[in-house]
Amino acid sequence: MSTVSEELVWSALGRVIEPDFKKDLVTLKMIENLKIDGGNLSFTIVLTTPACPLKDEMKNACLASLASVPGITNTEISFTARTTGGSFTGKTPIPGVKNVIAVSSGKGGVGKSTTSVNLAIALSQMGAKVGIMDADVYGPNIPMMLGITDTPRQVDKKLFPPSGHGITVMSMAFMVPPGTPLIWRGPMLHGIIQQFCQDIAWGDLDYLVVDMPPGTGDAQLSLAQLVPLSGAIIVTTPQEVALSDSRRGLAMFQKVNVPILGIVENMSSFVCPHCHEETDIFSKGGGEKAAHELHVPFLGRIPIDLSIREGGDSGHPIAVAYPESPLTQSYRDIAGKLASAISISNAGAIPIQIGNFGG
Ligand SMILES: Nc1ncnc2c1ncn2[C@@H]1O[C@H](COP(=O)(O)OP(=O)(O)OP(=O)(O)O)[C@@H](O)[C@H]1O
Repeated sequence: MSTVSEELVWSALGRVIEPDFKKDLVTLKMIENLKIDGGNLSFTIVLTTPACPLKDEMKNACLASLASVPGITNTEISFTARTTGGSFTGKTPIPGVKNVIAVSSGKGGVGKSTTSVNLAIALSQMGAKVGIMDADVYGPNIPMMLGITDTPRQVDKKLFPPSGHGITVMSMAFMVPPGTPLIWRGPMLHGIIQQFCQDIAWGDLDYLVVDMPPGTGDAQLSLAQLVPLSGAIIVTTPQEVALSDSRRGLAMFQKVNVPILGIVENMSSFVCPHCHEETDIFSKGGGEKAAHELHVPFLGRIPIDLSIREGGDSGHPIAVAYPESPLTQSYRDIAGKLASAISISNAGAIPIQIGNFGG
């Protein structure tokens, strides 16, 4: 016979507030499989993303609230996730793909591909199923960064993309022989991106990261219109020009009604491996300043580090090569914030703010 009151357990859990959605776990229907056996209590918390960074916080809040219920001697809390999907208003969704995230930058060489790859790996390390669509027509280097030497296999009319380090990848690089200059005319690019969206057997993915071509011109705009995006992040370096680049990036996504999930500042500072002195080569704080001025979330900063560059060149990104390093932890922190921003955006609970500014 139960000695613990189920009613009191539910009411204790009903006082635990989910930090992102600002509602309690019971109202949000996040508690399942609640079992009471004598003094033993067990239940599952259903998350909106396997990459939720708030697991420990929620678990501790539940335990603290349940402390008021008499008779509980042991509490077992497990987690599961049912990733919510984007709404893709007015666009055909990509079969099997729940969320499509554009990674974009106002200009080239700021580390957009490096960020895409390491965030994809971080999301996958946190339990999500992830793919990358390498839509960077000017420099499609995601297969190289992930050490992928295979090419897609065709079965009937579908192309099955290869994967590297657990990430499924379809790339512009597979469409032309290596070394061929990529000259894409509008209709050709349009056709290939449509194929990337509809004829590729992506499988079931929680997140498909799209590495966009750098810049905010017509090609980028039509890509942003063509791919059914649930949100976009902007990668920038921290110097003053970053602000105007980010502003253009935001204006572009605003035009096509894609929510901005946040800004990542890459190449923030350099810590000398010999004397450990920190130098702000490209200044510091530009990304955060841009996020603040444009009223979008600041997702985090990644310093300049030799192991990040080496990881990209060798096909073993830092998140794979050094999973326990503080740099990988920084990518995981950003990935967690990104996953939360997507869940919030999907729920429409707190609309992601897009500032009102010119292009
Ligand atoms: N935080 C970092 N620390 C050290 N090197 C970095 C960092 N981020 C990127 N790099 C290096 O900078 C170079 C450019 O990075 P990457 O190719 O990711 O930029 P991109 O913005 O995608 O460029 P493109 O405009 O060609 O698409 C690469 O050699 C990469 O290894």
